[in-house]
Amino acid sequence: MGFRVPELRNASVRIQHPERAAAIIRSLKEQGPSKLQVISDFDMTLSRFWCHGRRCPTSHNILSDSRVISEDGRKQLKDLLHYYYPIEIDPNRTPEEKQPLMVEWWSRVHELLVQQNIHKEDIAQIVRESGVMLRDGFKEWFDQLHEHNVPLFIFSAGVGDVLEEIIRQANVFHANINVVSNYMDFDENGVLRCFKGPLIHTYNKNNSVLQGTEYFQQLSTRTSIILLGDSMGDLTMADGVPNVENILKIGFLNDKVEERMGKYLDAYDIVLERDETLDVANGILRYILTET
Ligand SMILES: Nc1ccn([C@@H]2O[C@H](COP(=O)(O)O)[C@@H](O)[C@H]2O)c(=O)n1
Repeated sequence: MGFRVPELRNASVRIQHPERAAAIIRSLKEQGPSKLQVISDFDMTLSRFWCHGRRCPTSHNILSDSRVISEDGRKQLKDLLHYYYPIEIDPNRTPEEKQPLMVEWWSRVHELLVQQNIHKEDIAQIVRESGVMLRDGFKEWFDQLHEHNVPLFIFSAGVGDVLEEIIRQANVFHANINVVSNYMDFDENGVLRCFKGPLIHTYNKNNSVLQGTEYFQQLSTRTSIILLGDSMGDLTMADGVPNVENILKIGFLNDKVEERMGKYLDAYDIVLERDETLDVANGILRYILTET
């Protein structure tokens, strides 16, 4: 497969069952773009993990590190991050054990954010000042999908208003994109008053939070899937898709690489180790979408 998708020979690529991965990619090509849909996580998957020599902010961190948050608020939000993030990525705890703790983390953060007098009209400037970056190759990724009418579903436990703004500022918020995420609810003065439900956290990214959207039902003829994620929780993002025939799971392993590699290799068809680019995903997509 390396000669058809040269990016699969990149140093970051780890594959436990190369023949299986190659067979899935071949089937995706055979089925063609009209059968394809892409389901992707956002933070640390479409956005970078490292930028400018430091951790890239998640959509939550963009808000919590911003100038609109009080010093005390920033400290409390940072304390919560330092307490809960190691739990989120702990390879020795099951998703079931983590679930209530993730609900606790997200709920406490959202409560704190609501106390901070955040204005809707400030979001664009907050994003501009944040230093957030999409992964290298993002433009080709978003543009290829758009040009070939392949639907891109962004399923994020981050903050929808913030991630939409990031994509908008990068000029790639095309019409083929649908986002499900945690959205802010603003009062008549444009001040954040709560988050709209249902709450989405790392370990409930599945059909349970998509009730009523009918998104996957409308795309029921699109039985080929490329799934992009960076956590074990992202693996369930396609659970609501009916009639899946081929699914290629690509996982970005950004942090605690040695401890987590085994589990990622078992779960993802392709694991990208500390890779800040979308080069491999672009290479696979180019191969699937070109007529040869
Ligand atoms: N208060 C929080 C809560 C979560 N995060 C991180 O956000 C990411 C979740 O969003 P996805 O787009 O990846 O679904 C995840 O990486 C959490 O670590 C945060 O930074 N602050």
